[in-house]
Amino acid sequence: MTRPILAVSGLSKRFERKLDVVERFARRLGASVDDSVLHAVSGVDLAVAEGEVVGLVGESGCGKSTLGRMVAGLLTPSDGSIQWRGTDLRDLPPAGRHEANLKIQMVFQDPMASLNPRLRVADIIGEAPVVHGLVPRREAAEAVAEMMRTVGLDPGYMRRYPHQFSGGQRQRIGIARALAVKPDFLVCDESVAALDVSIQAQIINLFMRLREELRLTYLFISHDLGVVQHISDRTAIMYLGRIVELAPTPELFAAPNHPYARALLDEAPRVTLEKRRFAPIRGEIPSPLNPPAGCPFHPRCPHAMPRCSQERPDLREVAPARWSACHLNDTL
Ligand SMILES: Nc1ncnc2c1ncn2[C@@H]1O[C@H](COP(=O)(O)OP(=O)(O)OP(=O)(O)O)[C@@H](O)[C@H]1O
Repeated sequence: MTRPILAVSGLSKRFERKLDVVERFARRLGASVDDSVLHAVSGVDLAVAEGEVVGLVGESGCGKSTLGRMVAGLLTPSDGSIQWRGTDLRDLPPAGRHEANLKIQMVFQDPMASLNPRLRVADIIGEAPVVHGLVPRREAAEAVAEMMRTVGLDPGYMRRYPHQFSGGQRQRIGIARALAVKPDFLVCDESVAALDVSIQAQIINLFMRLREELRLTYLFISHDLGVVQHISDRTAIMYLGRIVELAPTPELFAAPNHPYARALLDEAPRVTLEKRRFAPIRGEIPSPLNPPAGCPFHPRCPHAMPRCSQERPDLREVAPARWSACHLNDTL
């Protein structure tokens, strides 16, 4: 890969969990209460090339959104670094960090929840570029009109409010808002999940057109394996806060290496092709408050060996461009 546009290294996020009254009392009496630190993301390494689409999949709660929010500058990492175009964000002065953060924008799942219902579309799209000095206020209306055209909305509707649009149009407004500050990188967090299948296809096509026209790079978070398979150059599979497999999408879907990836993809054909969401895999996902020692997947893994419960496998290159975190690769 040429120098990546974005590279995260050892990225981790821990949330302090406040114990409730009963738990505090129980702990005072000597009862064991789950640790109060939640390990949402642990030691993630990921480099994304300019113009690439990396899909990020995994069961609910595995840390996808938390990783995406750290990348987009909405959450501060507990550990690890984020490099933007080769520079560690921590080494930049505040103005430089701010500029880099503007280059990475997020598109959320639920446009109704993420758009302020009291603002007109012109203000929703036009506010940030004016506030950040990218567009003079007197040119804001023309900039908004151009953004609306870019995402397939009629600029004649810029005085309307979000509730006056359909779900798909609202998502286009959300995309226009993200694009208004001229980003290079979009983190899409379940950005088509709330839409009907036919509208999903339109929005996915829009993302792909924008990728070409604006030379955008994407981290595309989704539950939907079909969507990820369709649009991603590479796919990363996350489990309990860690990336367990990362590979070119066609190769990963044809022959997953990690037992968790295999379990996810084996289940996929059983659900409807329209919504290829995950069916449950044998066993419970362990709590991120108390992640298992060794490989995080070993309690559910059909191939677990004694070593798997003791030693955490690193994510390593098991074939050209194919990365997997599984001790089984040492036994082949
Ligand atoms: N602000 C927060 N405070 C405490 N815990 C949090 C916070 N945000 C997320 N978590 C916890 O971190 C873990 C990872 O959550 P995250 O939302 O990143 O997962 P996800 O894979 O995106 O799940 P989903 O697909 O359901 O959105 C979960 O256990 C979640 O409850």
